[in-house]
Amino acid sequence: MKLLFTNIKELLQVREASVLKLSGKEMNTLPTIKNAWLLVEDDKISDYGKMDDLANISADKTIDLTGKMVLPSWCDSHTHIVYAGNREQEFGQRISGLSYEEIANNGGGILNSAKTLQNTSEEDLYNQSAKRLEEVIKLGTGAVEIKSGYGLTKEAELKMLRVIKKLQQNYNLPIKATFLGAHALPLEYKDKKSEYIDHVIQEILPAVAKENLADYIDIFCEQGYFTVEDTNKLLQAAAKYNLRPKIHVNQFNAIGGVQAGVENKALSVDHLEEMRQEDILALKDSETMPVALPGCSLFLSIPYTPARMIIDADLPLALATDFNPGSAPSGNMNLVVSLACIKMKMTPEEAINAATINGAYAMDLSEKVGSITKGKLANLIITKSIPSYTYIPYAFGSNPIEAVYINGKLIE
Ligand SMILES: N=CN[C@@H](CCC(=O)O)C(=O)O
Ligand SMILES: [Zn+2]
Repeated sequence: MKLLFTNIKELLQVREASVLKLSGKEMNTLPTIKNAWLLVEDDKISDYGKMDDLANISADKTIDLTGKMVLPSWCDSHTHIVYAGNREQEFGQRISGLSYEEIANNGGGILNSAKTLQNTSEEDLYNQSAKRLEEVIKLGTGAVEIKSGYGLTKEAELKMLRVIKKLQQNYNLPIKATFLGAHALPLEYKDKKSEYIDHVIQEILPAVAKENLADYIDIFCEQGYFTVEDTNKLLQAAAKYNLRPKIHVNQFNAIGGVQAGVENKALSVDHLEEMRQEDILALKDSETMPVALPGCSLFLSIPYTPARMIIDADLPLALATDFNPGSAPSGNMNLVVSLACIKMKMTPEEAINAATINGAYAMDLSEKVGSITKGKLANLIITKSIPSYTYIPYAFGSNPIEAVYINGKLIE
């Protein structure tokens, strides 16, 4: 099947030679072709160019995109899409003045979601999660990472990871799975944290590996959750199963999680709302992608990740949604790109690069998605008629998307 898009107002993120990631000043360049065509063959991008140079191509279908733009789908490298129920009650409590920490200490937070999930059947959990996945695909997400971490028992963690596996089987976008058994300390382990870490390492991790349910390992390295020592212990154990770290660090406090991530060869360190100079130094010359989650900052009214400090230090930066019931109940990458510009002072070029190719890197998918490159998956966003690509972050809250293609197929 050959699908030809013609008269594209601007084809964005065109990279003849694919890059793995972009850092520092490189992030401020977004290569584009104005008045372009794009050829998709089956599930892949096969060619593109300027309309003036369009030779006679015999396509099965030609679609005129006058006034509209095309870009690679968003790559959302940090989500918790698989969860049960919601936490609107806590939302109300926060509006009336309680903090995230106070709510968690009163039995809310992650433990609240874990209780709900433990009492939800695998089928029901799948149906709730599939609905959210379909929603974000329509919002332009074409590759996504999903974490466990609302199970916190062997049975419930495996249930979550099996649901992710079923999503991988039933939806044909790239989905990466992350095991986050060390997300919070279950009540049964109160005052017995090291026993819980040992349980995760000795009981749950081998079962996850045996069923081949995860690509990555995660831990919430934060005051009141898990220490740097716990983090090192878990990441070293997971390395024996070839699970590379993608970890939650520096959300509320900088306690050395970035350094632990880099030392354990993390693919990404995520959140980073609190950054010190030594965290920046630790990331220099590493293979670890810093990931910002501005939807969480918006929702919890906490600081935004200091993007300028990170990019101006010549580091890369990726953007993701953190879609979860407690701190970021939205999987809308368009909003994330807007927030990055409005609140983190990223340029539209930096934000689009961070939400495409750098997001792909944070899932080990740079060779498959994240740019308009021959041979990559035809996971594409077709915009509505818009005046410029800056309009995407500028018109925050508006949906800039007219159509979405996954593997060269229109999502209806
Ligand atoms: N910070 C840790 N985990 C999630 C929030 C979990 C929750 O509140 O349910 C996050 O990334 O923000
Ligand atoms: Zn998260």
